[in-house]
Amino acid sequence: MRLTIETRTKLNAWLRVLPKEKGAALHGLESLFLPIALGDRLIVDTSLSETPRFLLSSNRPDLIPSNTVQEAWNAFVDSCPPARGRPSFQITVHLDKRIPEQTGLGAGSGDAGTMLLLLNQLHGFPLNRGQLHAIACRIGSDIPFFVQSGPCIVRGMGDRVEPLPSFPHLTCCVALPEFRVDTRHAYELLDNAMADNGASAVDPSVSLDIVLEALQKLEPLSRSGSFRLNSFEATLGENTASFLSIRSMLLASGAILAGLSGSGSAVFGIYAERAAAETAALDVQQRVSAARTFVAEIL
Ligand SMILES: C[C@](O)(CO)[C@H](O)COP(=O)(O)OP(=O)(O)OC[C@H]1O[C@@H](n2ccc(N)nc2=O)[C@H](O)[C@@H]1O
Ligand SMILES: Nc1ncnc2c1ncn2[C@@H]1O[C@H](COP(=O)(O)OP(=O)(O)OP(=O)(O)O)[C@@H](O)[C@H]1O
Repeated sequence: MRLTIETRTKLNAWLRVLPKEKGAALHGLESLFLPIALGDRLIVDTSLSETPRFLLSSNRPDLIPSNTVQEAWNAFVDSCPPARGRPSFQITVHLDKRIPEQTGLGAGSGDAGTMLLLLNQLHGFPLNRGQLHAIACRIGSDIPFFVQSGPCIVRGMGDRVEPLPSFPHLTCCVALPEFRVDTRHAYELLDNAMADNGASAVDPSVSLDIVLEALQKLEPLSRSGSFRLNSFEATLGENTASFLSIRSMLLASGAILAGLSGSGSAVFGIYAERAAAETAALDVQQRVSAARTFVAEIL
């Protein structure tokens, strides 16, 4: 049996990074995560087999070592070893990468979340929601969100995921500037900024409640762009000008919100109408030839 599945990515429509607690490996965060219909593709062939087998290939063989899709399989068989009465499969997965990494869209995390959900479905749902959540937390901090559906507020180290009621229908324009961002380095820059200027120096300048209300009422937050939705926007350094210029184009096209996703480099605009998102994508593409743009529905 062959299945072709589109994975999802996410936007951090609002993101506050907290100072790292003493001895902690990761930073705590508070964020509004929105799933978007933009991602990679998993082409999955399954056949019944005496013993479980998993084989991964990709159009990006450089990403095969430590791949999140392989980690999803490893974690699944670890938590759910073969059992009498449950079918076992040989599963061959081709990961067709379409979304570049180091863009803050969490494509690698989305691939893993989709793989986990599919493995559970193929095996007759042996894991309940709580068990899937626990496995997702072990693989990576954005992955618990990807085993949920719809918008969520995510707290802690990605492990506290609170689903929200859906917003009215929304479409986004995602622009990928020429630069890419190494997530570890971006967190280090935030540490330095917090140490120099205080923990709140990099906080978003608007509250999460205001962002939620703007999306609910479809009312643009501001046309001027004098706001910060994401802590990482404060430490973009030499890439700040490129970010601000793309964001101002997205706002000028009528975005309800526009900002940086994750640690960057993706810049998003969120629109009530798909036509406005498409106009924004064209505008960015014409004016910033090095940028790539995508238009996608928010799920
Ligand atoms: C920026 C976000 O996309 C917001 O959703 C995520 O926090 C990124 O999380 P992620 O994809 O799990 O990040 P990874 O690429 O696995 O992490 C790279 C490095 O970033 C740092 N890191 C990551 C997540 C976190 N909550 N605190 C951190 O300090 C750690 O040094 C980690 O080794
Ligand atoms: N399936 C995968 N797809 C992409 N990258 C993967 C995958 N598995 C592991 N990786 C590793 O994870 C890193 C982060 O990839 P991802 O696509 O999630 O980027 P990102 O959106 O910038 O993530 P983040 O949200 O961490 O900033 C890559 O640099 C790569 O080394």
